[in-house]
Amino acid sequence: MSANLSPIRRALISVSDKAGLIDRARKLVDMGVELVSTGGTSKAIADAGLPVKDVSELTGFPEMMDGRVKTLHPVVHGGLLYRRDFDTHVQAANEHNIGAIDLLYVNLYPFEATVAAGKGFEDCIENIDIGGPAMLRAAAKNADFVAVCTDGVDVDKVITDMEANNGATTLKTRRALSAKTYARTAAYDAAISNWYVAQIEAEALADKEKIKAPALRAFGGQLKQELRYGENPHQKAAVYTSPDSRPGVLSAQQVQGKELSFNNLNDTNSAYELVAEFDPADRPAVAIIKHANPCGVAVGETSLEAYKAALACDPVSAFGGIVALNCPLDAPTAEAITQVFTEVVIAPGASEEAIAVFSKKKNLRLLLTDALPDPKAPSLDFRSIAGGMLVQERDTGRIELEDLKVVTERAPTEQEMKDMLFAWRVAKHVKSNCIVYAKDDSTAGLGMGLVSRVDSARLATIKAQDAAKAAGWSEPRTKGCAAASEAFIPFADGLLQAIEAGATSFIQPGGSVRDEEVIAAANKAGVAMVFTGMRHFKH
Ligand SMILES: NC(=O)c1ncn([C@@H]2O[C@H](COP(=O)(O)O)[C@@H](O)[C@H]2O)c1NC=O
Repeated sequence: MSANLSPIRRALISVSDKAGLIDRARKLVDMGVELVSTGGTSKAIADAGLPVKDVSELTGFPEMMDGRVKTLHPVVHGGLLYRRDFDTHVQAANEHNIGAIDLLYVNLYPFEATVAAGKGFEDCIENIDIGGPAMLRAAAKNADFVAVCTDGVDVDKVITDMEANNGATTLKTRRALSAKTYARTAAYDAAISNWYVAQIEAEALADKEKIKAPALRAFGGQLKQELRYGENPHQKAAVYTSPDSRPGVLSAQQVQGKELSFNNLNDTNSAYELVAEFDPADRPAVAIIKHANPCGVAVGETSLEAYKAALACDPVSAFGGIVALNCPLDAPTAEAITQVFTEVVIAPGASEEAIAVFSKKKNLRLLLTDALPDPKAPSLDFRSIAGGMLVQERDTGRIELEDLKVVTERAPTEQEMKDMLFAWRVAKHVKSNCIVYAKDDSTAGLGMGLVSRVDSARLATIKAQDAAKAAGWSEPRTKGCAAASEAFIPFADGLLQAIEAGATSFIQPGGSVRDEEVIAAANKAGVAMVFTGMRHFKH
């Protein structure tokens, strides 16, 4: 037998999630492996009629303190950690009656799922596994001799290896399993640490104390899928899920269509976050996204009406876009979407008829979720920069009608107020600098991602003119529209451009040193302006 092969004679199995346990345990027993297990696992294996030794027989201690202490014993950790090729280690093992454990299979207490289920503090604490990670880390350190498994897929790999190697595993397999194990325990601890930070921050907030950034931040993720490539074909990429239970593109069920690409995932995420700003209990909303920016957003009496209005804003850019709905997809909307080349559609559900309509377009990806993401739910936003990572709270800021402060001589009409708030909701999701023109529950022109705000206003104007031409309208929909700027306008020029396009109301955060100048320009043109007092930069 090669030096790289290590036979498996004894396995310790301790699993919270017992799915698939018995089949795997049986295969190991059939290959002559002796099983040792903790309470619940041992009972499940014994109940299936398989031979198993309880770990307390090894340790000489019962499981105690509500399971907080089961496997934390030198006979377990020694069995996992001793080097079989060091005389002193072998001697110590013999002296203290420590038998080798060659295979460890542990899946941990479901801490992440407990948090996701919204359980209370004590429940979450009790679901922090101590003995499991301790054993996993010990076994992973001794990869020269021990195979370590954190899930059933790992056990299957080990069994395949054993079948090919006369009951032994290869060093290559064991090292790969060790690398995976340390990522698992790191991700587990990251989830615990981040949950703890969130608890502390909530308490600080309640006590009106300053929230301090934690001195150390841990991040963990579970590979969901290797992607064909990244933003460009020469970039390798993969997508990982994090314990954050926010519904969206990663929790969605893909009903049909090709594999999602890196850009699809990113753009679909943007689309769904945007459309979720609109309460489905109010009316259906549809957003069409290209390159993570909207090219049309609308609310309608039906989702078909909303889709048509969103499409009318920029039908050229909608080609190859992502469509997001805040309500289940119905057949008439599905029919309309199939008339335009669309990459992805995401919605909180779909009717059978709508699914049947899409089935004729095999490449169109349809993603369905159980719920919309909550725009107000707190979570974190990460961005990598050279040498580190920027971490911020997700932008949960939300302005309601009563938050708006009228700063001009003319107060907005009720319709202008509605249009401004609609434009503001969209502007939050448009790359800065942005200007959004909106009228009658739909965008009329969008200017995004430009280095000058006045240029964004110009672009939005041109887009509105192009849309009018494409639709054969006598004038662009910017006549009498509301304009939104996601950050304050530093000079009157951006406002004047919007007024030239036909805007009669303007919404912006305010707070520029030249606010007075800008307000005076609005007054001169008879434009109504409101301040939100909140900015939505998106870089
Ligand atoms: N305390 C310990 O010594 C300990 N040793 C193993 N566990 C965990 O106990 C669970 C299995 O328990 P049971 O076999 O009783 O269903 C596994 O998720 C394992 O990771 C422990 N539990 C918590 O730390």
